[in-house]
Amino acid sequence: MTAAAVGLSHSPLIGRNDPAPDVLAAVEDAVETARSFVRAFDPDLVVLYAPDHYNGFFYKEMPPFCLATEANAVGDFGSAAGALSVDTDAARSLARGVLDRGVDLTVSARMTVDHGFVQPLEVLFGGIDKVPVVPVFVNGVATPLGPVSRIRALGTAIGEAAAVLDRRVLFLGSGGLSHDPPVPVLDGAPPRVADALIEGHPPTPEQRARGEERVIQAGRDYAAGSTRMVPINPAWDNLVLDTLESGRLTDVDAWTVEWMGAEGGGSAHEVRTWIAAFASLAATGSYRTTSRFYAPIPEWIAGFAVTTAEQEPNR
Ligand SMILES: O=C(O)CCC(=O)/C=C/C=C(\O)C(=O)O
Ligand SMILES: [Fe+2]
Repeated sequence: MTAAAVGLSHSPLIGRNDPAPDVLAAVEDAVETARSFVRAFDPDLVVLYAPDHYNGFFYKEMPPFCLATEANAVGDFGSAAGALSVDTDAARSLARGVLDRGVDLTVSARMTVDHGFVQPLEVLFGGIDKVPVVPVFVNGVATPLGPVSRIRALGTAIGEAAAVLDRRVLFLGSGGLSHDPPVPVLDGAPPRVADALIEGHPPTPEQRARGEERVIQAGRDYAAGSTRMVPINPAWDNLVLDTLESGRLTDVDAWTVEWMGAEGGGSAHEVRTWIAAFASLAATGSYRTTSRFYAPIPEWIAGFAVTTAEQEPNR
């Protein structure tokens, strides 16, 4: 089995509230580097770790993580809607392998996913049906959140289970780094919002458009400096990237939910997807980072990063 990893931030504001052309060009360069890396690696299976933003998972049942044997995208923020090309046999095999290794995995036979899953597939592969994928939801938004050590355990178990497949597997993490976008919070929510977060009523097109406009306006306000959102934290973001690059993944076991939220904002927990992806790669042997890009981009409300990593040649 051959393995590689990519971490890629996502933002619903890409293309809607873009930064200055030089920043945009630097991001495009970094993304092109990641695309070339993926093309050269030529994966025949992508294990995609991504969060949800109350489009697929709700408080009626909110697992810490969940693997899909089938998945459909809702098409939020202009992202593609429809079926992802899930490799159901590989998904079932990984699910069995994870459960055999003592990690209590939830499995969905029809997962609903949003831009968190779709953006990286569109950016790196040009669509949601271009490559066999195993989608793995990692809760990075809905508190309470469990210990980060369990996300590392999940990533490790999936990596070990994938290692017995005769495949070229790309572990892909979607989200982060520090950012505090306006995602609804259950605690203190008015009854109508709380009910939507618990039950998951699909929004009408008008409701969805209003929610998306609220996020776009928040991006404009954030870039203009008029907001109470937690600032992007380049020092913390680089600590996260340094930790992943160094391979000292056990360090993350000491990262508390409170510390991550205080340093990186309410959606900083999306870095759990990166931790899972790198733990999976680490489970197949030692690795090295081949590219790393970082920029704080207030227009996208994102500490925005792209990283690629491959197995060491002499493992
Ligand atoms: O209706 C809403 O409020 C939707 C909010 C939402 O989906 C925001 C998403 C933000 C990100 O995905 C991000 O910055 O990571
Ligand atoms: Fe997100």
